[in-house]
Amino acid sequence: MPVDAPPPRIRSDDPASFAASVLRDRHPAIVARVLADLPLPAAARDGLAGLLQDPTVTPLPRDAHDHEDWDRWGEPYFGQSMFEVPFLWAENYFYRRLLHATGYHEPGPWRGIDPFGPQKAADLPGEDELRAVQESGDALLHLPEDEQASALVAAALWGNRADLGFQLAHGLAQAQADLVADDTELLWKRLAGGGTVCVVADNAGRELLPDLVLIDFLLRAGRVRRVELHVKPAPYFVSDALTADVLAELRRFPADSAIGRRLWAALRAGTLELVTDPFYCAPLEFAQLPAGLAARFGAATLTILKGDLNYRRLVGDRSWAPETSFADVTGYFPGPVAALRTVKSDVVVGLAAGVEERLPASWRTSGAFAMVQVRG
Ligand SMILES: O=P(O)(O)OC[C@H]1O[C@](O)(CO)[C@@H](O)[C@@H]1O
Repeated sequence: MPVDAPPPRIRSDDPASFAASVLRDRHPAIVARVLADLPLPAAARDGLAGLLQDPTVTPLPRDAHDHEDWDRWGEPYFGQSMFEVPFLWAENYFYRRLLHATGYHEPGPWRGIDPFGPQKAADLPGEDELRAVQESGDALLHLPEDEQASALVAAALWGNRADLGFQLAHGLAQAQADLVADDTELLWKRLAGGGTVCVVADNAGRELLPDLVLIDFLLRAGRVRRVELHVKPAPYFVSDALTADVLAELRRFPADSAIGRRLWAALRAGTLELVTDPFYCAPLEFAQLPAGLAARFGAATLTILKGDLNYRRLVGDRSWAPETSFADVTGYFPGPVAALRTVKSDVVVGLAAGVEERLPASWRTSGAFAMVQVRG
């Protein structure tokens, strides 16, 4: 059933809201970290300071390569405070301004330097972790199918909280207990049949590792023929994965690691393809997909969207009643879609009646709960 009267978009104008806390507290901390991590020149430091001093939404400077796009996207919001415009839009705008301040897109010595690079480098898995993952990946092949499914999905879901050793003991049981919506079985059924699966990545580092393990497993076990791994075209929301981050992670695998070698070979062979698109750093939702991405998702057996941000962009960053049907709000998506999301913001759909009442007050933003939702 189509959702014809969606609730309002979330804004940050209530000082007590999570959205306001992100703009007010988290953004200055992000800027401070960038300033501490990189010896940026004075003009860049001033640009970053200006971004925090004045929350007014203004057009991008005329030398920004994409200022015409932002003129269009920002037209309804110019002159307003970032706290008054939709939260998701304001966050996108913040990251775009931050990249302009550090000169990421502009010609010059700082072009292409990831302002979050030092943070991402610190989160790359170590050799011991990668060896453990290699062993667990091999062991997985010999487990019953339902255990393979729950271990791989739980690891991909929980990222660095997951037990990457895939030990099906305490870690996994806890991970399952904290799932507030669980379509793992349906997800696993869809991850078969030999077609193409699109994985829209979220964070690099320890969260990307289980995504790579899942991809390797699906290809190795012959459950799918091809995987597209969609990454961001530019640094975004601090930890989001770029092509460079995927390569850095693959290079981390020890030379004798079979997983690392298989993934490298799959990239060469095209059974694993890296995909990116400007859409991924635009202040838009998946309902506004460009034709190229819509065609890819339409042709895929399944698209898996990882993380909270992709979830917000999938269902719409709105104050939905939590029991609103996931299938209804994602009905526009061009093909079967799954969301694997640790809940880190206020947006929720697809909850069974009565579930929310049993959860702690802060459950939507504590990062302690997760959802696996599928529209097949
Ligand atoms: O890395 P994830 O799971 O996409 O989470 C990003 C989340 O972090 C925030 O930017 C701020 O906490 C949220 O607004 C956003 O949804």
